[in-house]
Amino acid sequence: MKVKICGITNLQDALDAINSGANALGFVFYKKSPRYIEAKKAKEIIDKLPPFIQTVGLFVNEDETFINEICLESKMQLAQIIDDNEIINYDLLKVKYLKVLRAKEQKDLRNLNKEYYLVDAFVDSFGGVGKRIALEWFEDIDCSRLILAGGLTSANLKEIDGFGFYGVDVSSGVESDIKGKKDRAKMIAFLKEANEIK
Ligand SMILES: O=C(O)c1ccccc1NCC(=O)[C@H](O)[C@H](O)COP(=O)(O)O
Repeated sequence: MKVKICGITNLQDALDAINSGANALGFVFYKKSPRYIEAKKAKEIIDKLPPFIQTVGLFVNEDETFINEICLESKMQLAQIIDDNEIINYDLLKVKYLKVLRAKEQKDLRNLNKEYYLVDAFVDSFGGVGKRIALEWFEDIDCSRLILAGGLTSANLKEIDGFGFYGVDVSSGVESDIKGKKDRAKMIAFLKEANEIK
């Protein structure tokens, strides 16, 4: 199962995440987030990363021009997109993308099609607050193209075993007491659990 650690704000956390076994690193380009990072700083981190790690920029209700500019400037490989108002013309994006479905209730999962999606719990602040989605909602769903997010920790990750999720995304569950600063031991514990899951 693939693991993305979201909310990277500094090089040390990025390297610790990679050394723990993470496949992807998330950078939050949403100014109101405590994990917000400027494109220039994200680029400085990305320039120092080893190969074979995917970099993911998170965008909240931005347009194609903004997403293209920030991804180009920061060298982001994938745009993770919250587009509540459905304003984006995806044909105009110059970067590969992953749509976020913020699920409020089980019926929201009916909107999934054959694309890959990151499915996160609906919260007013858009993400990174540790709110979980009820796992029963996924019982009759093909999860092989879904990346599950929301409230995952090394202590509860076992619960998703058997669902067949493509991957998971975690932010606050591997953070220190300071928002935006990751905890190395929590990342190691999370990846150890993730490696056991099917
Ligand atoms: O992390 C943030 O601060 C954030 C802010 C605004 C929109 C999304 C945000 N995070 C998105 C993510 O992909 C998180 O990893 C996801 O919501 C899971 O977070 P957590 O429940 O803390 O593991």
